[in-house]
Amino acid sequence: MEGPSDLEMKRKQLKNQMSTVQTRRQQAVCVRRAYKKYGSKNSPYIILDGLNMTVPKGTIYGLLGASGCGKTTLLNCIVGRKRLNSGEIWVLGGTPGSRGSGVPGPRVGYMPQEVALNGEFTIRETLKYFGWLADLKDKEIEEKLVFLMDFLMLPDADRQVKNLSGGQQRRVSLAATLVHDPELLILDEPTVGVDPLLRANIWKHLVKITKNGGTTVIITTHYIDEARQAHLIGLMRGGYLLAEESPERLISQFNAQSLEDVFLKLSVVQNMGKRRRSSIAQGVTETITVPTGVVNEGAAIDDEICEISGEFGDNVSIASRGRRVSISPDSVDAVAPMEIPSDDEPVVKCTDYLKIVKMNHMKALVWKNFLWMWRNIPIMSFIIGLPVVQTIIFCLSIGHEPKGLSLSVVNNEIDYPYEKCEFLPGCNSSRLSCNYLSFLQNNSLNLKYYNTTEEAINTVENGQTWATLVIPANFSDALRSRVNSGRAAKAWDLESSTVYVHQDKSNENIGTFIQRIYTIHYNRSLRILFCLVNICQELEGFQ
Ligand SMILES: Nc1ncnc2c1ncn2[C@@H]1O[C@H](COP(=O)(O)OP(=O)(O)OP(=O)(O)O)[C@@H](O)[C@H]1O
Repeated sequence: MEGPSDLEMKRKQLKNQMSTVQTRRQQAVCVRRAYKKYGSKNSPYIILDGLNMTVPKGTIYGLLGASGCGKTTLLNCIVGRKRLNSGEIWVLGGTPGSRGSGVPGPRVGYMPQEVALNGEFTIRETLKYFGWLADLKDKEIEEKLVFLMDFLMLPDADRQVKNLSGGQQRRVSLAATLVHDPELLILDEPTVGVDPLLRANIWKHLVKITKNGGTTVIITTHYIDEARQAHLIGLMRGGYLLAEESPERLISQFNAQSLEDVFLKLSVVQNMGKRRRSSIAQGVTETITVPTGVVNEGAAIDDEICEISGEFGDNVSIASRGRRVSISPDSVDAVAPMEIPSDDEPVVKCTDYLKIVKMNHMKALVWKNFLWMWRNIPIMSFIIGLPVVQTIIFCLSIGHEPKGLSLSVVNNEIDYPYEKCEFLPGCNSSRLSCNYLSFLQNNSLNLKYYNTTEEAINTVENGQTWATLVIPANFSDALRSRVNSGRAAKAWDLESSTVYVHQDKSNENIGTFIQRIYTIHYNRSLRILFCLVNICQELEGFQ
């Protein structure tokens, strides 16, 4: 635990600090006039009601309060997971969620109350994932793993998180928060259900990492006693901080035995409705005088809301609007000059948008998803299989050529219905029209034969068939002659070898499809016939 001199230092710094925009941005966390409500406009449920909070850098800040008083909500606003309805928050000098603030990001480690880890991961994989997100090297992660496993008394690093007890899972969550040594650690009840020895170790570790001022810790706990090890505690009730002080000072100022007594006394006063600082903590606050040169005089006066942070009783109106606040001269040393982040928002260049995807994030996410898939093969098969099955069903049901379209045929080459129109191969086939029609039939067209052209055309007019094909009486002879004669084909041969078509074009798609089919197969028949004629002629010559 930190020595009393360190505590005294921080106490002075807190007590004497005058709040200006500049000083607020110097704090690890600074919340001003925070107002947060849930529910609708008509029935709002107010959680934070003008809350002020100041967490100096390098301190452990214990946030205490009854269950449901809004601690988690406040922490969520600090890490940028939730937004205030009104008020201001500065975290590490910036606004959470703003570009370049690093919040949320690797500058902050947040351990939520609920375990938010991937159950399929082992402890090692969990720390690796969070380490990669924070851009740590594998070697650094492995070293951290060894330390944290030992420090947090975790079981085998290769155990899956889902197979750990609730308490063990919470400790893995804490380890994930600690793995990258963030500047600001926000721990929401990290010691719940933890062995007293380990709890003491955790506090020891927190004290150690805050000692050099590099790390700040905000911790909520239901064990009020353990909060005595914090440098500062904030007692939260009814949307306000009733007090924000070091535990020893609170106890001594209230002449109480424990922090619980202090909390009780403050709660009683709050219930009496005496919220003004003067009436609540008259006996415990001091006269404060502004040190010349500590804060920019002009800035302090211009700053409309000058507040003293870390005081009792009134979250909103500790503010000294319009009046000079004085801080005792001995505080000059306490307010050490700090580097103030620039007021300007960083300029956003086009190339910055390309940096949205960071390689380490990408690596961690790809790996995480791969592991998840590997460990959930049934779910994965379903996720991958479902679109495949959908695609197959889609392709099977949609995208085919229409089938069973009816065509009426008048084939004057045959004596219908006494003669059947069949495919007759061979050189002397006198039924080339039947060969042609058989190609159409094979293409799933439904051919209906009629005796007269009128009859056939009527079926098209009545919507019973999509087209009528009329084949002339001397089709085969004329076609042969046409093929033999080539360009010198006679007009009679051309006319008699032409199939006449009467088509229903009311549906463009079907019309085009049928046209394509009968044209293609006519050409195909011609080509086959051409070959056949040549072969036949050669055969005749051979004989
Ligand atoms: N999303 C939400 N919608 C409505 N009410 C909410 C929501 N989140 C929290 N609350 C309510 O806000 C109040 C404060 O919740 P919060 O979780 O901040 O309390 P807490 O102090 O962290 O409690 P605990 O110590 O039990 O974790 C609770 O009454 C809770 O029911």
